[in-house]
Amino acid sequence: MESEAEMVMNKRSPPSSRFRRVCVFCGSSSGKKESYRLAAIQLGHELVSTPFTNYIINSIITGPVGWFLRVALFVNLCQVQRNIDLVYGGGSVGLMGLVSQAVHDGGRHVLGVIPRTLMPREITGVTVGEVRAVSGMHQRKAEMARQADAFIALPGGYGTLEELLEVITWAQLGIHDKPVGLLNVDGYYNSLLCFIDKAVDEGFIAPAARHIIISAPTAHELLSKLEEHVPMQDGAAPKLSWEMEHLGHSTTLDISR
Ligand SMILES: C/C(=C\CNc1ncnc2c1ncn2[C@@H]1O[C@H](COP(=O)(O)O)[C@@H](O)[C@H]1O)CO
Repeated sequence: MESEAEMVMNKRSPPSSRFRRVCVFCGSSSGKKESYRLAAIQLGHELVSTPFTNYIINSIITGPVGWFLRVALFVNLCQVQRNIDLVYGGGSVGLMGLVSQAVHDGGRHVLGVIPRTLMPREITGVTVGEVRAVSGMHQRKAEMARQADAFIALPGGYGTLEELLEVITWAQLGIHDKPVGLLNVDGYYNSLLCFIDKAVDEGFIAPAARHIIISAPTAHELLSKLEEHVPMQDGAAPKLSWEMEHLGHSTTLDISR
């Protein structure tokens, strides 16, 4: 993690958000809809720039700007930047490439955490920013989680679902209390959310644990919700250190910061 002094040397301002670094899980493919690609880019912009800059971008994309653009530009001058850094799975494939490029272009630090076996460029593409090589998939997830103050999942496939469900499970167990956001672009995750509601109804997920997932349809709304989120204080989940015996060697998973 960069110190305040290193940030100044690298000409990066300290964050004005409560989050210094956010972990993004997303597809190694781009999906079929343009809206998924746009959402990845908008999330990148939202992490680095002011909410009002993104209102402007949204206005240009979705319709007339007029007086609103001028007011927004004025208010923009009075706003502070979010200045959030990114940690993600590394590489330039699919939505992973779009979100990392947007954050990198916006001048924030990008940390890609890649298992050595995935490092050949033909597998992951070229990673922008800093690359951290780790020995396997479990170490990658633990390192991404340790480096982040919050998690966001964009649309994706098995890998994204696995990463998302793991940090939700870790939150349920009290391994961390970092907010978990779901960017539900075009209702992509509606059926997953319905399934989770069913699991609550059927008694497999506690109603309180349902609230671990914070979802919103746009990056702007999601970041605002995550910023306001207050972690559960019910004392039900103790702080745990996790022994992962199945890694081949015993590794303590401590993702608290
Ligand atoms: C096998 C494919 C691409 C491999 N390239 C990847 N490079 C880096 N990280 C990856 C890759 N594939 C999966 N990941 C991790 O899982 C998440 C995305 O998986 P999904 O199944 O595409 O949702 C991502 O967050 C990475 O951490 C061709 O698919």
